[in-house]
Amino acid sequence: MMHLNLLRLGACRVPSRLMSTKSTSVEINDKTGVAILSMCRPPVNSQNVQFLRDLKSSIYEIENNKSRGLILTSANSNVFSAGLDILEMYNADKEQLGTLWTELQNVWIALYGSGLPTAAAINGHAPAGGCLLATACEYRAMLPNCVIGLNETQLGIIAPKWLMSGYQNILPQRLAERALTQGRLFTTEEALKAGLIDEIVNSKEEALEKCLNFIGTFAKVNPLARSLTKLQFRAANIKEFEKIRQKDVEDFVSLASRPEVQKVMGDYLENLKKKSKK
Ligand SMILES: CCCCC/C=C\C/C=C\C=C\CC(=O)SCCNC(=O)CCNC(=O)[C@H](O)C(C)(C)COP(=O)(O)OP(=O)(O)OC[C@H]1O[C@@H](n2cnc3c(N)ncnc32)[C@H](O)[C@@H]1OP(=O)(O)O
Repeated sequence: MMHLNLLRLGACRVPSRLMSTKSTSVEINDKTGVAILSMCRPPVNSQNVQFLRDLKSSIYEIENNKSRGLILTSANSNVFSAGLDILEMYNADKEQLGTLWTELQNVWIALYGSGLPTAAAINGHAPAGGCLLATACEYRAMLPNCVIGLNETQLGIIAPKWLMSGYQNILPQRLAERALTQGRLFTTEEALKAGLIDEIVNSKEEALEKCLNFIGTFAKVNPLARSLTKLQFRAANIKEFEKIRQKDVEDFVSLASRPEVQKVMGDYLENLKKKSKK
């Protein structure tokens, strides 16, 4: 209840500091010390190089400002994030592909490896890279009638191991293996049943409130002890990622630049465009 009041106050009277980049905005409530990081790259928060750089710098800014926690959400009405910007992968040269993948890695490690309590207020669809961001956080509240999941195999591509880490942290191995091999997109209701999200909420406000309450559960826990404990759980995945990160970029570039993969992207884009015109 106390957190709810603080959140309400945050909307009107409690002073808050604002920071923004071209495609993100950050509001830190001075009373709760919690930062709300909103992704705002219309129409679907697709992740291009600039967006990923903005996201990374906002995450580090929040971390360096000694905020008490980070809530990730979207400023768009029905999409949390549509994942990598396919327009930026289609017909791109190898250097552009390498830069895009490197920036995706950078954002993932910034969020997954953050010592702060992190929560995702998933106020819309979260396929692929959108799911990656949500599952890098420690807690998820999601609106009904949306989808979330790693659908890479449906697109004929493979999610590397680090990209699967969020799933592996959250889902039982058998379920994670099945969902990843199927490239399954879970509805909100299925995601709750599977344990991929923690709560279903009826509005973005309620999602933010649940996230704030989650972060509030650490109010009496020593922040350093909390952070080191969290990172001990994530250390093996992070270490493994650091070992392969350069090779992973090379593998991605080699896969994504293959003519048959470029053709899949072109067809996929065309279908998306046809669907959006209907
Ligand atoms: C595709 C092959 C990739 C091969 C790459 C090779 C290796 C990569 C290895 C792994 C990488 C994985 C990470 C990824 O993130 S790949 C991206 C996968 N993303 C998706 O599959 C999501 C696609 N989008 C949707 O399903 C829907 O848009 C969504 C449910 C998110 C929202 O639906 P809604 O009905 O609200 O909106 P739309 O009308 O569909 O879209 C509006 C507008 O936005 C464009 N758009 C949507 N998604 C993307 C995107 N990911 N990139 C670029 N543009 C996107 C869509 O085309 C519409 O544009 P316009 O017609 O209005 O101009």
